[in-house]
Amino acid sequence: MAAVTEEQVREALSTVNDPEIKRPITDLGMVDGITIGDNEITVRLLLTVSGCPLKDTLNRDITAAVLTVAPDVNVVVDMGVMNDEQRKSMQQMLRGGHTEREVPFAQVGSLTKVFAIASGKGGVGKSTVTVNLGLAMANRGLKVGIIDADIYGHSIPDMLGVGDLRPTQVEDMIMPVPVKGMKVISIGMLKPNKNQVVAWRGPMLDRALLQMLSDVYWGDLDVLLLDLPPGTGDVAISLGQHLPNAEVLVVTTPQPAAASVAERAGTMASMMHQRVVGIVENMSYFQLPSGERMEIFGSGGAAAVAETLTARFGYDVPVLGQVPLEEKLREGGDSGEPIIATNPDSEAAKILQGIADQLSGRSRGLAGMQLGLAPAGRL
Ligand SMILES: Nc1ncnc2c1ncn2[C@@H]1O[C@H](COP(=O)(O)OP(=O)(O)OP(=O)(O)O)[C@@H](O)[C@H]1O
Repeated sequence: MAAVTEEQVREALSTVNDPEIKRPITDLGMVDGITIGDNEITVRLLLTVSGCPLKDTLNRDITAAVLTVAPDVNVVVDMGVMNDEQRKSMQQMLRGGHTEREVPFAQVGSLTKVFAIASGKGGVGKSTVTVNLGLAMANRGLKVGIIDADIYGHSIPDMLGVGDLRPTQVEDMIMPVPVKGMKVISIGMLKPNKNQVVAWRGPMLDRALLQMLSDVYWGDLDVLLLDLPPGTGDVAISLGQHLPNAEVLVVTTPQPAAASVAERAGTMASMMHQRVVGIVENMSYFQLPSGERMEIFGSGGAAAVAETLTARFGYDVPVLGQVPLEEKLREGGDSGEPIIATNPDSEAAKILQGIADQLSGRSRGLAGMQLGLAPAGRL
């Protein structure tokens, strides 16, 4: 017999994380048995799904872990697949013991800051701002999740270079796609085929949003960013119902016409009892080689929205930054490599980084937010 106990091997295996769920395989109930022979240790491993694409990683990590406590043995990893019951109990464990689906970010005591990125009209750069803010926060060491809830233009996966990836599903729990240190799920990944055109009305959209909030295993997140569809439609209403504690970031261009519809997106958030955390002005100017700034879309849009919303809500709604038009920002979106990663010293990247710092550095304010209190006697 190898001079090692089963407890020691189990202890060593507790250092191996499932590559997708990022929790120890011992906690997940994946280690079904350990057999210690003369020169051989066999670990029976239950995969969450058959054909698990990360079998090789698990095999390698388990072998390495066992060799730390029994350096001279032959390690055999015998792989099976969880049955329905085992998968259900793992799912329940991941949901923190809850059998019912619930939105973890809406629970009292949730430490995740939720920011919904909204705009009045399309094409103003909402998704570009979302991926770059996410990456800027992840680079600062925060655990970031992104939900692409933009039903009409779910461009987040392409902007991060994972447009063709599909999430793994365990029972009815979905594993978000890991990318550049973040976790991402897109409404496009929930459709049978990402190019399929869907004509979803309110209830379908609500179900899709709820699925991304509660059926996706997010683990502990510091920040969750939601890229909303433009306008004040069904998704914004659903979000307000499921996540009244979300804070809303409004993206606009400097154009007066864009600014007046952006104002409506902000007002909508407030009607849903969400706080508007600030305004990002995108495509603010184009810097000529001479240093002169060309204001292609005019000027003053974000300042006007900020002033109106501040007066309307009675708390400060600041302009958090003005992002210039930059070719590299657009190229980054097209190539799946955001500018924060490729050109961190560019003006646009620095401003986006500054906005990310303002958002991640602040503690949650209560003004404008629903506190979940009901008058006595009406509970
Ligand atoms: N500051 C900028 N400089 C240059 N190009 C930009 C800038 N901001 C966004 N873009 C480009 O403009 C286009 C629209 O941006 P994006 O898709 O982020 O907008 P959106 O508001 O999310 O649009 P949608 O309405 O589809 O959700 C993209 O091609 C993007 O790369």
